[in-house]
Amino acid sequence: MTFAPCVVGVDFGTLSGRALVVRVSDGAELGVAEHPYRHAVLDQQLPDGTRLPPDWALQVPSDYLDVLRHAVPEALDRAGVRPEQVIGIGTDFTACTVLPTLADGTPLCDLPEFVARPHAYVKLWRHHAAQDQADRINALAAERQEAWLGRYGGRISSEWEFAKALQLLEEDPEIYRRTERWVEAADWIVWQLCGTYVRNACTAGYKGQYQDGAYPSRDYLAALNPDFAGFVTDKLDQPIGELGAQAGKLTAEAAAWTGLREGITVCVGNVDAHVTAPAAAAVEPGEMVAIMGTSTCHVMSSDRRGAVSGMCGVVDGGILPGLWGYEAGQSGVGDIFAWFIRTGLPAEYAQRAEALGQSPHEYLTDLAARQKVGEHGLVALDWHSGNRSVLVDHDLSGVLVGQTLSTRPEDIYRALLEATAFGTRTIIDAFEAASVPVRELIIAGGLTKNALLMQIYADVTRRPLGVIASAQGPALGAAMHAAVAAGAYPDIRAAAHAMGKVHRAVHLPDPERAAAYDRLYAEYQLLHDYFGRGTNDVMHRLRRIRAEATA
Ligand SMILES: Nc1ncnc2c1ncn2[C@@H]1O[C@H](COP(=O)(O)OP(=O)(O)O)[C@@H](O)[C@H]1O
Ligand SMILES: O=C(CO)[C@H](O)[C@H](O)COP(=O)(O)O
Repeated sequence: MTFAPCVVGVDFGTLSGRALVVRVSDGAELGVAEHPYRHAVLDQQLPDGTRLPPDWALQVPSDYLDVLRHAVPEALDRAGVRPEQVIGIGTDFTACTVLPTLADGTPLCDLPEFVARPHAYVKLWRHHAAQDQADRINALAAERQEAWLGRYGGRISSEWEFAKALQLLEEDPEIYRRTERWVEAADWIVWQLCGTYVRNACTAGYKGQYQDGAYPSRDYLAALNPDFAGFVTDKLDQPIGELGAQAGKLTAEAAAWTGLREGITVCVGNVDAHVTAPAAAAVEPGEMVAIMGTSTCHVMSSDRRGAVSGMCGVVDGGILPGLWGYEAGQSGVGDIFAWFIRTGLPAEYAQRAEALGQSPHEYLTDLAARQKVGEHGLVALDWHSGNRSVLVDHDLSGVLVGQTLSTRPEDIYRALLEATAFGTRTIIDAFEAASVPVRELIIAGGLTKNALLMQIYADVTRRPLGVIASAQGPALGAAMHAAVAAGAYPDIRAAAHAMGKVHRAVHLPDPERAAAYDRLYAEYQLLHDYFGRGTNDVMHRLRRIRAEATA
């Protein structure tokens, strides 16, 4: 039992939300609770059975409110913390996860007439069906030499706000017309908590092309599609809230959901990856944090503004005030390992894992750990969920080269682990090539528990890996921002010094293995450019063939 002031951080992930109660003075994590989303990810059909095309990924906004109703009170209970001790609540969300609402924040999918309309739902970050729109956004921006394009590594992703909104306009104009606000879920949840719609500076910058106080111009939008000209003014623009600022006070309704006191500070929304940097005490230039879970986000602050090819974006103060905040990422990492287990694990392996009391991941990891580098004779491309950085193309797909009749499941599993490490090395190389130095690599997220994977990343990147000393990095980061918003710390750096947690240099590279990986990485790079840079466009052609076959 503690009587010290506390804050609550709520992390809205891909499949569940996690609430964490944190002591303000030292970041001690007192209680945590998780609540899975009832509808998880809608990628096959809507709740009423309406079928979805390939590459769609939707969510149901009421699932987020259930997290507030269940996980927050449960975490408080587990922490043994009384509501009077809690001075603020902060949230972080996946992004770009975005929904169409009425002017009062009502999601369009909650209107009875739209329950069977896919475009009325939340488009999850990994909704990858707007690649055509992203391609046109990029081509037109390049042709017109739009200044903002360089801040996004030369290409914006189909995952971002404008691509998803243009897809909505072009595929369901009626829903587009009824959309009064196009809202990041990160801001929608804050709106539900405090009754005020404040657009957070992080998603506006990284996912909404908001740079130097402006969005892409009306002129440019009209050239994309005349009906899109008013998108920013009519549906998107909203006062921007700085990270770690107060968005408002907890309403009576939200107090009843959460068990917290009405009137406490509600922090401006933020993104799961970005809040994790201060949670891992990474507040100095060049400290890159890779948040490895379903996907990986690489976030880093720097005093230099560079043109990093294929990055997701660079935003002034996008992570920490006073520094350029960079984001890059891999859209599929844990998701790829999960896909292999779902589709490629023989029954006898599943039985042996169960008999040993291991998860299939743990079992395959143990088998894979017995191999020497290169022993499986395989190299893979990690594009099963497309490529976010550095190619920014979600129509790319996975590849595995070198299979024989002797190839075993653990060989493929290891090759997939390695492929994701090569993807991260490609990203680090792009930063260094743009003279934005990466001084240190710190890993956070659910995949830190896989020691083989961590060692592969240390060997492949030839860097000592630090590891965040919290199993709840994003929720801790959200709680820290709440502490700042509630006035407990002057800024997020001060909060990071007191509440952030990291173990430095936990996994060290082994020179012999690193040299062996250099040879495999060279093969990865060849395949990467061959399939990803236009030498062989087979992946795009296959998508077209699939689209025709399923039309
Ligand atoms: N031991 C493991 N080794 C590798 N991947 C794992 C392991 N356990 C779970 N995963 C993968 O980790 C991902 C979940 O990561 P997590 O950080 O918990 O979630 P999220 O990214 O949604 O916050 C899933 O894609 C799952 O397949
Ligand atoms: O792009 C993002 C942040 O900018 C997404 O939020 C992220 O990729 C999804 O995160 P997770 O893998 O933890 O569910």
